[in-house]
Amino acid sequence: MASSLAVCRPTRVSVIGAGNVGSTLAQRIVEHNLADVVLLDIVGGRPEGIALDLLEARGLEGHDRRIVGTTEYAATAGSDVVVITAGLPRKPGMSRDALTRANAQIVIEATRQAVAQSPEAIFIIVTNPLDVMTYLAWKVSKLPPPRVMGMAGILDSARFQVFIAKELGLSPIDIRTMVLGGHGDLMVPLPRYSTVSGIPITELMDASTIDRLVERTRNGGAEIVELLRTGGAFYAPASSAYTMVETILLNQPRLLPIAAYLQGEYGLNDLYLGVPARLGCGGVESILELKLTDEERIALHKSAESVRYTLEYALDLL
Ligand SMILES: NC(=O)c1ccc[n+]([C@@H]2O[C@H](COP(=O)([O-])OP(=O)(O)OC[C@H]3O[C@@H](n4cnc5c(N)ncnc54)[C@H](O)[C@@H]3O)[C@@H](O)[C@H]2O)c1
Ligand SMILES: O=C(O)C[C@H](O)C(=O)O
Repeated sequence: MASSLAVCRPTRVSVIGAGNVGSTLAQRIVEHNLADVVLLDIVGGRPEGIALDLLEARGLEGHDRRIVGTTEYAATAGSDVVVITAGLPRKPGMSRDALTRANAQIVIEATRQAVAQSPEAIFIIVTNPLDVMTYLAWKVSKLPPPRVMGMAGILDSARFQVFIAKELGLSPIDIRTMVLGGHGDLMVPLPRYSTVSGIPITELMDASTIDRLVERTRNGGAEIVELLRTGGAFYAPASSAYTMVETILLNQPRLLPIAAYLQGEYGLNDLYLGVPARLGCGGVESILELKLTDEERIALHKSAESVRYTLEYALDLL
């Protein structure tokens, strides 16, 4: 059949780090037919093998997306979105902050190399400690703040959503939750802004039940690290990062909790922290300042202080 061939530039997402989160995210992106993926890792053979495996499922899954596995940043050139998942996961008993020294070097190097190849890309950071790594990536990339953000609030909110659903014996579909603050033990789940079909959960559960679910949410990552013994959660984190990539590429846009750069919002400055933001094709298009009670504001500032403490340590390493 004769055809005149048009040259189309497919949408491209580069995923740096072909570990559990990175490879699951790559799978989500291609199997939703969202974009072509370049999967990069420092360990040769791993990204190539995963890419080939995913390609071999292409006919069965019925998608048309290409996936390339590589150790070379040149292959990531011209990406629309870059997601950084490279770095160590924590072990049982460890805090995320204990990963700072090792992961700072990895994230800084990955960001430098990726931004050189894709200066127009939007960057999503996944590596822990999340808020600190996102700040480092922003600093090193020299990109405007709206184009660098971190993934955590969507995951923490998704956990809170499912714990509420289980408690009430309902599907999570009608449940909407909001978790602010740093991605650590001091994160701030907001029951007042968490609803079932528009009804705040504070009207559906007593205070001690809510406190128990809030505590489980704060401990959600550690609960899985303890169960797995090696590595951490990756299915829900990959789904959360996928949600951000999809929102950006489809320019939906959506109001989602993400780690965004604060410049006075919530009384905080020069810090990446989890807040509700409008996410679209321009990246972080605006930050929503929720009305908080004194107690919620104090909790958010405590969480911010803890992020700033680790950030100062990380900046000293630069
Ligand atoms: N933000 C969140 O909510 C969230 C959720 C889950 C995991 N995480 C974090 O994401 C990171 C990855 O988690 P995982 O479970 O995928 O870990 P993993 O060990 O399965 O994968 C990490 C991958 O990074 C690669 N890597 C290491 N150094 C690299 C470098 N310099 N360049 C390129 N690749 C490199 C490793 O070879 C490995 O394949 C961890 O820091 C983890 O704590 C964050
Ligand atoms: O808990 C971890 O170390 C991984 C991740 O941050 C999570 O919340 O699952």
